[in-house]
Amino acid sequence: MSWDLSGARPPVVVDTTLRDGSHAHRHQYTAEEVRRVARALDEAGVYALEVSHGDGLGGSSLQYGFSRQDEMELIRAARETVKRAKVAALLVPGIGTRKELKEAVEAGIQMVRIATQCTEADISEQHFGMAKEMGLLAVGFLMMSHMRPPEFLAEQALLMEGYGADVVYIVDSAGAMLPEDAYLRVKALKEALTRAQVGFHAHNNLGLAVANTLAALKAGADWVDATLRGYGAGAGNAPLEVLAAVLDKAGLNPGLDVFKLLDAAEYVMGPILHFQPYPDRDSVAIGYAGVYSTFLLHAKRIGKELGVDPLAILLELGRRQAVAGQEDWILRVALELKEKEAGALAD
Ligand SMILES: C[C@H](O)CC(=O)C(=O)O
Ligand SMILES: [Mn+2]
Repeated sequence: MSWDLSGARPPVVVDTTLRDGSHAHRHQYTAEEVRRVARALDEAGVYALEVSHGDGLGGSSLQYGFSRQDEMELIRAARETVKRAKVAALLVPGIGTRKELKEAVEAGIQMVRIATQCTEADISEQHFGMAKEMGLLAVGFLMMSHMRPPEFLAEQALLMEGYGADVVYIVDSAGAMLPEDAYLRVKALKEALTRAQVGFHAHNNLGLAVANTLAALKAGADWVDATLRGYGAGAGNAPLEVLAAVLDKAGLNPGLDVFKLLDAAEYVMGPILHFQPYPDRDSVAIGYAGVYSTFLLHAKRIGKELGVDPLAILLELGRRQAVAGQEDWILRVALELKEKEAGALAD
């Protein structure tokens, strides 16, 4: 793969600071924070911003973490604030249901992103049907896409296209891809899909989120995701303000105001952040072992409570090929590692 971007086009940019960033924020966003971020993103020219619990509509729970404020109030706050940008929500079948989707439409969403494991697109048929019935722009998210080869993902994307998806994303949930991996996966979807466009969602666990996004664009990606300050699960996502500057330099700026985004990252997002995600020891382990980025804070917390190294927990989850929705494994693995260590000490 060469880095020649001459075939790439300016992408549609979706900001997910208020959804993927909700993982980093431990789902504690307030409507006031949503208004501040939404205003800044809208003024800087993003096409859409995604607002919901990090695990999507209906995610507020013991398993995934309780939201501080009802996500419908957050969606409403975003919709009331924006003048141009569309408001989106994420829905994971099995977590979110028709009820939450209907409420989210009433609260103001115009687009829904339906996320399944990259092996399970077939569970999304009804959800795409509902989304189209409700007049939404419908986007498919193939999570943990590093786990399967390009041709397999293309088959899954074709299913989503058949169900009505307007766009299908390759989602590097584990931030485990190298640029070549992102390139080949996006290219396979571009070649296979006849109607739907193709998107790419990066995580920065190996420090490659912007590079992988560029590789996706080179392969023809039409849509890309980013967040202010990269605020998101694991080491975060592609930082929007950095991506905007890079796209601008590459002649691929879809109309983002780079300096407004730099100000938004510094002065709006800076004071809101609980911490600045970066590829720290545990996040790199996530990318290296191919683990779902959202497990990071759960593993850190459980590791601290039980006195088990989070890195060991994450590596073991990678060995077991755990995927989204298996958050209960984190505790189980930590307890097993603790037991094993106690056994080894007793011997
Ligand atoms: C529900 C997930 O957090 C979706 C996502 O952003 C990813 O898999 O990455
Ligand atoms: Mn993500």
